[in-house]
Amino acid sequence: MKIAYLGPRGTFTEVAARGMFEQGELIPFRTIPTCMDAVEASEVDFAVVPIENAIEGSVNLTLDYLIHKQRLPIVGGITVAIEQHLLINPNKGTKEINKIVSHPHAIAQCHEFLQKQYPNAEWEYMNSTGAAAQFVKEHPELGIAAIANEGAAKAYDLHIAHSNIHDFPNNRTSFVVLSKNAEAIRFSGPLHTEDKTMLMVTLPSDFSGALHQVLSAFAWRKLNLTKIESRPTKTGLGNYFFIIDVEGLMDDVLIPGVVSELQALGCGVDILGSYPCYTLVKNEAKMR
Ligand SMILES: O=C(O)C(=O)C[C@]1(C(=O)O)C=C[C@@H](O)C=C1
Repeated sequence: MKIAYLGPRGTFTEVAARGMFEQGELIPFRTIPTCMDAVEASEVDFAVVPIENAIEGSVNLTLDYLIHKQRLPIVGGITVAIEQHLLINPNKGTKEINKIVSHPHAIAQCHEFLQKQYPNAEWEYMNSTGAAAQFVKEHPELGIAAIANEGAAKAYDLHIAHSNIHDFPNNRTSFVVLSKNAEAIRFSGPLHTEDKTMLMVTLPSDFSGALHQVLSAFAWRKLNLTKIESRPTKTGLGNYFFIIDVEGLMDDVLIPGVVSELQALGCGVDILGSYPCYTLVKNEAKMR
């Protein structure tokens, strides 16, 4: 079994992939789209990619590529605690730092810290936190620091100059597992927290109160929505569809009922996945 993940070594996506797949060969890819393309090309059986962060919101690249380019079923989800650290080459001091490199989400999660501690440092975005740590390792001559995790510090022999620099506690990111085969997979390692179905709903045009009716279809069935978000259809200004996460699986009688009702209203409905969700967050079970 082969599993693609957003690499290189030391990314949070690697942590998520290892948490789910105790066996199998994990293969790092440079970008989120190339992870998905590898599944489509049958180079790998699964891909693990980030989808949502508690501080920054959706990972739009994942959602958009999934919707517009590579419609692979989501077969599992995992939430991971995100602790960001500032990593430097051991031969450097913090006073020499004039540039911070990392994934855009990681930099955004640490804005306040960067503003206070390194107000004059330049930022450079990289494909992942792991790629940023690797870049710092490969350039000991530069005054640069990477925002990345403890695993990256170990993988690239970097020194943790500041730990836990994310601006809000309970920082966490959800990742999804994609496969060509839509059958949900059950994992035995991480803690199972919930089952979820992700729908993409396109409203009929010129239908006043359409969104209200869509939400009613869930509400009268007492189905709990855990997220609703609009994304551009990319067909013109003001054209959006809705991504809706609902608790429960498609094999429950209620969700197929909603789908039929929405279709009867003239909505387009696509099921992006119906799958179990897990957590690698410490004490998550107690917090729920
Ligand atoms: O760069 C990584 O380490 C990733 O796995 C990507 C990613 C993201 O896309 O949000 C995942 C978790 C963190 O929120 C920061 C970056």
